[in-house]
Amino acid sequence: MEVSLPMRIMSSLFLVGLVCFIIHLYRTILLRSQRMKRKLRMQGIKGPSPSFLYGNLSEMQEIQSRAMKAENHGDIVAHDYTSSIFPYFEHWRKQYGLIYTYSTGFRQHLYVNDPEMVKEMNLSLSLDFGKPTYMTKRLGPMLGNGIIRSNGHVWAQQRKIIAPEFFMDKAKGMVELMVESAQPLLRKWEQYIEALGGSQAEIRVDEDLRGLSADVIARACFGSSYLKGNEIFSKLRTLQTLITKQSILFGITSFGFFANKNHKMKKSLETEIDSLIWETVKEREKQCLDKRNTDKDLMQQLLEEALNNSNSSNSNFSPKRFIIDNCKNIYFAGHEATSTAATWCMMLLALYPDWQSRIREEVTQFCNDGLDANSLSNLKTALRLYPPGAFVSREALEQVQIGKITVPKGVCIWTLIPTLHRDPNLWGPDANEFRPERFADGVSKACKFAQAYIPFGVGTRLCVGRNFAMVELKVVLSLIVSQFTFSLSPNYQHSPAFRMIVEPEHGVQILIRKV
Ligand code: HEM
Repeated sequence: MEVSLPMRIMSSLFLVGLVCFIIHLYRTILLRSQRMKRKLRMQGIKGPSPSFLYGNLSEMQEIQSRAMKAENHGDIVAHDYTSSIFPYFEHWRKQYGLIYTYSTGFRQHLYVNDPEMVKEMNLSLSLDFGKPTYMTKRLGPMLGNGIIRSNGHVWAQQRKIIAPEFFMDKAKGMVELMVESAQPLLRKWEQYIEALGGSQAEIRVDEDLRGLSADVIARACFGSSYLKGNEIFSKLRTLQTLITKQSILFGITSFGFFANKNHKMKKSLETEIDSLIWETVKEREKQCLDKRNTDKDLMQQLLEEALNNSNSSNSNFSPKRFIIDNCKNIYFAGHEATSTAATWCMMLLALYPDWQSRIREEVTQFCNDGLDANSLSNLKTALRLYPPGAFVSREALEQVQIGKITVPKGVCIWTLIPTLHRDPNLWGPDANEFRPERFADGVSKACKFAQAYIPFGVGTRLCVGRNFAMVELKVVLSLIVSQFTFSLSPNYQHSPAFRMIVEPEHGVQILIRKV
């Protein structure tokens, strides 16, 4: 059959277009990734050999599935969980040392667990050293372009508004509110025990602690109670589960029917959460108009800042998005990590009951200033062995200098917090053990390198809520320990799992009694 001239021209144009597209892809993606790799290798940084299209992805998956098969189910509580959750990082660390490079597809990564380099990262003030965009892109439905995800000047502006709300004096001013929020949980546990004849009850603590942290953050920052914020929190949690079903770290995009369904569910949850937050904001706005209300909380600060900026010349600024996104960020960051830290701490205290007695004695002795009870140094230990945030992640948004390494633009940097926290070269041969007394004279005496203790991250992106979280943890744990004694339930299954933070997959069950 004769092909017409216009058809022939069309197909030739199509072919030329396709070839140009492939050349463009080759030049921008493949060559760029090879350039990054070369620049790192020229500085003596080694790493596993990547395959052409997938980099080291298939090796990562292979190491992961080998580790899952080899998991030791007999060992009830093995504190070192990095080798089961992130086995590929451990595997390569043994082979290539504390700094190495690897790739996922055309993306180049730099693993950095050298304390000297972590110190350098801590010192870097550059706005070009931001959060990895490919990873935060997936968190978009959950966090919008708020403080956790954003980079550059947008991030700096948000940080300036939010950080002062969590300074130590503000956090200490929240103690009364935290004590009030804890009362329903304490009563609930007491009622459980009474209902079972008054001696002992089995309780799953993680859900209750999550509810408590949510109440604290909702009341402290947004002037609303947990009941009101309950829907927002539970929808955020569902969204978090959906997002972490896909591997954030591997950076693979899934396709097909399930991916599409997943995408639709995420979109509809995002819309629901946004409108729920906007309703809360509108209510708050009415209260703001009341001039007698002088005690401003975070939401009021955000509202004022949004109003100020809406009059500015920046046409890209949307006051509504600014408020909603940052509320979502604080709702999420403010309660998930704190309640998970409290849960791990309860697990460790249940395992080491003598530390419960020590805290109880000190809280009674210094009841006027229970917040400073020394025995609560086990909190530091819990955050050392079970830091809810598993890693510090950064991307070189432009070429940056970190210590002696020049990091090319586009490279993502990963520092594994739990690995640094359990390095025997820094903490001694008992690095994996629960020994809170090592913190008796501070972090600098507990570890050869104080910068190696980083449960709240490093540098300019250090957690804004760290003071708030520490005060809350001390208040809540002091209250629980002064009223109850507890041990681990035989139903407890040790199961650290990564879902944006490292949490117990099957919860923490304890056997609890009144003191
Ligand atoms: C024990 C509890 C907590 C832990 C372990 C924790 C840990 C972390 C970590 C590891 C980071 C990343 C830092 C980095 O990339 O260098 C972070 C960031 C952040 N955290 Fe927390 N956090 C906790 C509680 C809180 C609370 C209570 C709030 C708010 C009320 C909060 C708000 C934030 C925010 C907004 C960021 C992003 C900061 C930025 O990028 O500028 N966190 N947190």
